[in-house]
Amino acid sequence: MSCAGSRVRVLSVAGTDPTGGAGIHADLKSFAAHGAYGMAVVTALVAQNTHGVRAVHVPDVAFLRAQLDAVSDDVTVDAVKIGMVGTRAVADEVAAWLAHTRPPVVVLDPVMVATSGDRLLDADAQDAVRRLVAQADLVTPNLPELGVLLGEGTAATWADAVRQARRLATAADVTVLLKGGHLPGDASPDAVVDATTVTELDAVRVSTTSTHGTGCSLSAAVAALRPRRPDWVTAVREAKEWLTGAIAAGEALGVGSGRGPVDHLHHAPALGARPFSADAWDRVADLRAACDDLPFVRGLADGSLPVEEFEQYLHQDALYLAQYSRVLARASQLAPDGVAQVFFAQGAARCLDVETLLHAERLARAGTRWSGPASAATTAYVDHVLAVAATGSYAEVVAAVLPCYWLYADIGARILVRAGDLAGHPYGDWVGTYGDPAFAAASARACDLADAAAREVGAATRARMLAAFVTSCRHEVAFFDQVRALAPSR
Ligand SMILES: Nc1ncnc2c1ncn2[C@@H]1O[C@H](COP(=O)(O)OP(=O)(O)O)[C@@H](O)[C@H]1O
Ligand SMILES: Cc1ncc(COP(=O)(O)OP(=O)(O)O)c(N)n1
Repeated sequence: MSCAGSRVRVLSVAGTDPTGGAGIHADLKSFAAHGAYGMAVVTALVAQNTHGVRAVHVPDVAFLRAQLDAVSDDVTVDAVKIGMVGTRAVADEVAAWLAHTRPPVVVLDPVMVATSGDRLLDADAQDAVRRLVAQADLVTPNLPELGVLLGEGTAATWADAVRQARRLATAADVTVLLKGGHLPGDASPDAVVDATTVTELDAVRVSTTSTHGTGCSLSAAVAALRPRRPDWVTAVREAKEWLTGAIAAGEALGVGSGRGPVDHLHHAPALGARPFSADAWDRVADLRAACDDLPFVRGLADGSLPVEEFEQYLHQDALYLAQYSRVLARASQLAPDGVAQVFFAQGAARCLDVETLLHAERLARAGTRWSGPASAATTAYVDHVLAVAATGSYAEVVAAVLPCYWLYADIGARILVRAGDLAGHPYGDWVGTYGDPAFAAASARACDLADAAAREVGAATRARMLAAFVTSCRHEVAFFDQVRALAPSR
């Protein structure tokens, strides 16, 4: 099989799902996820969502044929995937078009009943679908559909289902992709079955409600891959591995309150996804607002903060930075490239010299009063970042250290504006350091590195990055707010 264009051109002939989880919508996403050029001819308009089917409208078959011919009169179709046909008339019209224009790869998903239990095929159309099976190269029934195609009951065991698949493959001279999604148990096995061979593909059953449109998505992925793969087993294996990841990532999409769709683009999180930093910043909007209202922050800005409170804060901050520096060093150690490695190594050194100098100078002026241990708030923050450094991936460590750049740069810039002229300001040195454009640039660079790290990881790690970031932000606010409690001598 060959492909003359830069991408295989794959056609979906199927029904619609306005919520995008099944039918042509799922098919087009599956095609794109496998680098194919997708096309679609609509067989039926289906008013459905993640809870079920509300109504089905099947347009006149003459119009169906007009759509099919409009495609095949103009475009070379490298593969076609046929899904919901709905009625006998539609099935027969698709069969007539196939007899006239036979693409080199024909995959038939014999859609009959949605997992919600709603019928998607008229009862009198089953014979017409059986005739379509004979025209397909690959047919992809689930367990109940396989039984109907053979005129038998649904197989009770996987072994029975494999035997049924073999009977269908032999009788219709077709390869069968038998899908085990409806089986009970911890596995969701599939098998590629022809008249002589059975190749079983094991897959762990993902515990999720996001299985709407799995059959559509799988058959479309196989159709997109087959023109570029040597045999069905190779194409199915690859598609199945992709689908299992898509099912696992589905719930994170947050689409619908019933059985949600899979994430077809889970393997390409950068595609159209918001940068991590944008999500993270939105997530802590309340904490950022809370920071501005803290008496410590307001006192810093207008200079009214008692000096003892500021010195107590500096003392705790120096204790914190000594440990935070180690976490930056860990980010440097885990960094994927030299640029990130240098950035975090320099950040670690900067904590120990420039900022510690700023603190030491101040505290030296205040004598030895501030030599106590780390407070509860400081210890909690340090414990959090050290724990992420000890157990987390590079991406998680970068997310955990980011607030110490970003929140400081953000607050620093606003305090600078509120403070106005720093000459004579009691905390001008501190405000100047964190409101400095150079610090803002370092903070922006740390954001870029977090975004780059997030692009390389899956949904689960991205969720852990977000959790690490939010927790660090909470500790930042608690850190600022501890000062009043720490200065009882006032
Ligand atoms: N919870 C699950 N975890 C992993 N794979 C699943 C799960 N549910 C279904 N699958 C897989 O999704 C595909 C479609 O399965 P199935 O539900 O049997 O078909 P249909 O969607 O046509 O009813 C198969 O590859 C099946 O193994
Ligand atoms: C328009 C349309 N076609 C097919 C289905 C059935 O999809 P499937 O992949 O079998 O998964 P479920 O939706 O049944 O979980 C559909 N719902 N709509």
